[in-house]
Amino acid sequence: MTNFNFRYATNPTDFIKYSTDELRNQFLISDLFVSGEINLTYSMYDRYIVGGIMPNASALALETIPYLKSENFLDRRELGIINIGGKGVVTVDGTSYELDKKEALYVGKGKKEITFSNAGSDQALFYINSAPAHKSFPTKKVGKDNAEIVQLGDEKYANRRVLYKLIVNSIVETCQLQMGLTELKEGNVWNTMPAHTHERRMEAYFYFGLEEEQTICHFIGQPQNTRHIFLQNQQAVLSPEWSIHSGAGTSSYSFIWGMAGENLDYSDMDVCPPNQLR
Ligand SMILES: O=C[C@H](O)[C@@H](O)CC(=O)C(=O)O
Ligand SMILES: [Zn+2]
Repeated sequence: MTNFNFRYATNPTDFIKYSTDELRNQFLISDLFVSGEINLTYSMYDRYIVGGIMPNASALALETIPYLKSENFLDRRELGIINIGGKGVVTVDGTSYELDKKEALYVGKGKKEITFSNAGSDQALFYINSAPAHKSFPTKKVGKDNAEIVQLGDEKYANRRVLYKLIVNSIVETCQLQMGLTELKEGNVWNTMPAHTHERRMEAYFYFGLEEEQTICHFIGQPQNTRHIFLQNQQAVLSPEWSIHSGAGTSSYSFIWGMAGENLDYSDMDVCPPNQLR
């Protein structure tokens, strides 16, 4: 079963008037993983799609949705997949790719049949992002051995973390999609601090690996006018082009970042000094 919902984009002037519920309705994506379901959110931020795929005993096929007005999901799009569960298999027009936990697969425009299934006794959980594409690039798996690893942060600022660049242009050719995974070291809680914006690209964060009964406080808004959204484990949040995206957890956690827009330059960020945030 494929479920889909839609989010309009908003602007910074209206944004600051939102109530807690309005903020959550606009930006929070919950219930991504439901057994036997594909859950997709189509947003007007660069037409980015965020989704969760949780196969049961039978494989799940990624079908087109009405917002695309296309015969197949990838007729005019590209797709990034990261498995955060047990071993899984993604089949792309008859070719199978096994994905272990935290491994990624890029699928280019024009592929027709994409199916998702479990490959072992542990439940596979496929987190996906998709953006419009004008060109077809080869399908490519990015595992732990070909990820680009960056050590970030400092224990004394409670932000020591390891960033795995997976679907980035030094590793995979894409039209506009970029994805990766960041793991907080135990006892460290702050991600993406100093925070940044990049008006060239929107971004989506998906938090997972949070301890039970703990929470993430995610910060959103222009650097001098921020709001927060509390997230639970395995929830995602949309970040407009003009917004920071940073969070603090009540335990350590991991998250997947994904973005699309004007360029493929990961380092194109406008950093906000912590003491200037408001
Ligand atoms: O634009 C890049 C993204 O916000 C993330 O890659 C940042 C991140 O994972 C981190 O600092 O921990
Ligand atoms: Zn960013």
